[in-house]
Amino acid sequence: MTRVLGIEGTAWCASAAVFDVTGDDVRIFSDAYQPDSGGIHPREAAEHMRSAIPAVVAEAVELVESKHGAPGGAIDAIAFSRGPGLGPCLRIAATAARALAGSLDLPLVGVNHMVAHLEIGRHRSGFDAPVCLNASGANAHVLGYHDGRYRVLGETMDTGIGNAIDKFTRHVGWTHPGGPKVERRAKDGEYVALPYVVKGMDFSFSGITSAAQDAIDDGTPVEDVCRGLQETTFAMLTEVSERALSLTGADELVLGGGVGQNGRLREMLETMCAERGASFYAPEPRFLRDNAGMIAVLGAKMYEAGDTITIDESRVRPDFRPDEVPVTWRADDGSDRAPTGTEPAQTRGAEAIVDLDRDGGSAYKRRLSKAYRHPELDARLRRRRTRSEARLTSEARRVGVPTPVVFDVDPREGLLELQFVGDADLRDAISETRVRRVGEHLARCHGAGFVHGDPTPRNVRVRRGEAADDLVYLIDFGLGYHSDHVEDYAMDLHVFEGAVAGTADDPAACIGAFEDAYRAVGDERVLGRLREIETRGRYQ
Ligand SMILES: C[C@@H](O)[C@H](NC(=O)OP(=O)(O)OC[C@H]1O[C@@H](n2cnc3c(N)ncnc32)[C@H](O)[C@@H]1O)C(=O)O
Ligand SMILES: Nc1ncnc2c1ncn2[C@@H]1O[C@H](COP(=O)(O)OP(=O)(O)OP(=O)(O)O)[C@@H](O)[C@H]1O
Ligand SMILES: [Fe+2]
Repeated sequence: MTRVLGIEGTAWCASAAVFDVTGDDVRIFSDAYQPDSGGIHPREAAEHMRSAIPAVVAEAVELVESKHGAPGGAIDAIAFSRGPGLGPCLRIAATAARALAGSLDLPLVGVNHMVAHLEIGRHRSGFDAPVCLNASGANAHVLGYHDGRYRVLGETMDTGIGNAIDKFTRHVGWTHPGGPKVERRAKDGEYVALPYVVKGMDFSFSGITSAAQDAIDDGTPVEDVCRGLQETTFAMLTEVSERALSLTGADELVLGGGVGQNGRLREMLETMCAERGASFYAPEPRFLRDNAGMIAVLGAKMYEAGDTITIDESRVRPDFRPDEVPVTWRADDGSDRAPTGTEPAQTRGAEAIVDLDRDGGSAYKRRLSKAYRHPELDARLRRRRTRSEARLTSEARRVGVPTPVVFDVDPREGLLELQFVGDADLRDAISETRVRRVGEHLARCHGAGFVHGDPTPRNVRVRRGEAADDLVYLIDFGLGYHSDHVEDYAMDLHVFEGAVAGTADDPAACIGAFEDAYRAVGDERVLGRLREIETRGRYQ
């Protein structure tokens, strides 16, 4: 019978909670910092933490005392958020956790705040191996579990989703937080188009925020811009979640983070999951926004797994990434998707249904209309992507990259008839030699001035044969485009490596081989830029 007291203080929310494993009972005490104007000021947030943390912790301790007697005997461990977050805030919460653990002589558990956002959904839903979308203020990423870690399958290349919305509302002159206000006003608005930026499973918000601000300055009604902002950014998050489900073969999705309180985002995710026969779960709002309940719940799982730390090891981690956490509390349940045996006659990706006529030598790809996104955005994306796919599939073949021949294309209907190629997806037949070919192929595309846009191991087909006949095809150029920017080329490599890291059994060797092959054919500067990209997407 475990009972854990959790403390949260990464930025704006000072919170303490008590979690009783028996009865699955979570009691949360929170005190939010509300800036008078502008966004979150780190110094003010820390001042708020200093006064609010002792008070919420005292409330949690009193609750335990009133129900169970002396807290030292009634609590098993003290869990706290180690990061990511604002350094000064994190240190105040950690100091309180250490002091309490010391005075009650209890073990300490250091929790990753982003993993807590995810685990609370897994815990409350009872799902086994979900993909998780974290949509919070400072972050936005999709995570999947593989080989003892939560892998970042895709993430924002600049700001978190909440920060992107809050930045827009500051421009309009609204007080923090902006998210709920945008949600309210969007209900009366007409959709306006804003830039839609998805690269593989990564995405970016900064261009959208600027375009939304420009639209306001140009006199577009604010409720219309709010609607466009929600329709665009949430469709992106829903799309990358669907890509992650498709890539990992998972059929469960959970939502985490403060922006998850938004009804439109939840509706889109629910619709997307229903369309592909997956299950969706969003915890109730008190577990979505920052709260110590999720820290206490994950803290209890970690404590029961023996995953505690000493005071000396308990320093805070402002840049703590979810994939740095060894997952000690999950049995390795073989929930990773097993490779499929024979290939079916019809397969479903994230965007399309593909009818495979092996004997006739054709693959019929139908880009589906997605009920979750606004019809105008939907039509635009399907048309544009079908057209790009036809054009770039052929262009790639002209520069020596094996791709299917395009037999027919109908952008309006989102239809393509392609040559049937390969006998397996790279995902199910990954090897260093084949990954090397992918590196060379991408270098050739980049040399010819275009990117693939979504080079995951599901978008590479393999024809297995003797070493010399082994052929590696690139397919699905729908997110590709012409560009002469090193940044865009490097993003292709980043997308491929992220997907390999999240799904392959020996990712390091594959990634090494991939980069060597790319270097041999392509431009060294692209690899330099890749290193730089890898340090982005961090909490700031
Ligand atoms: C590291 C940690 O400090 C950080 N916390 C954080 O971002 O707080 P969170 O509670 O998860 O999310 C707050 C964000 O959630 C947005 N938000 C709240 N209600 C919303 C709504 N109804 N629609 C859209 N956004 C909403 C707010 O505008 C704000 O940007 C994080 O989890 O990234
Ligand atoms: N020309 C082809 N030859 C053989 N198989 C194909 C071909 N095109 C598609 N497939 C199969 O269909 C699957 C889905 O195709 P594709 O990736 O084009 O669809 P999608 O919906 O865009 O997928 P995602 O967006 O998830 O990558 C591929 O992973 C592959 O197994
Ligand atoms: Fe959070």
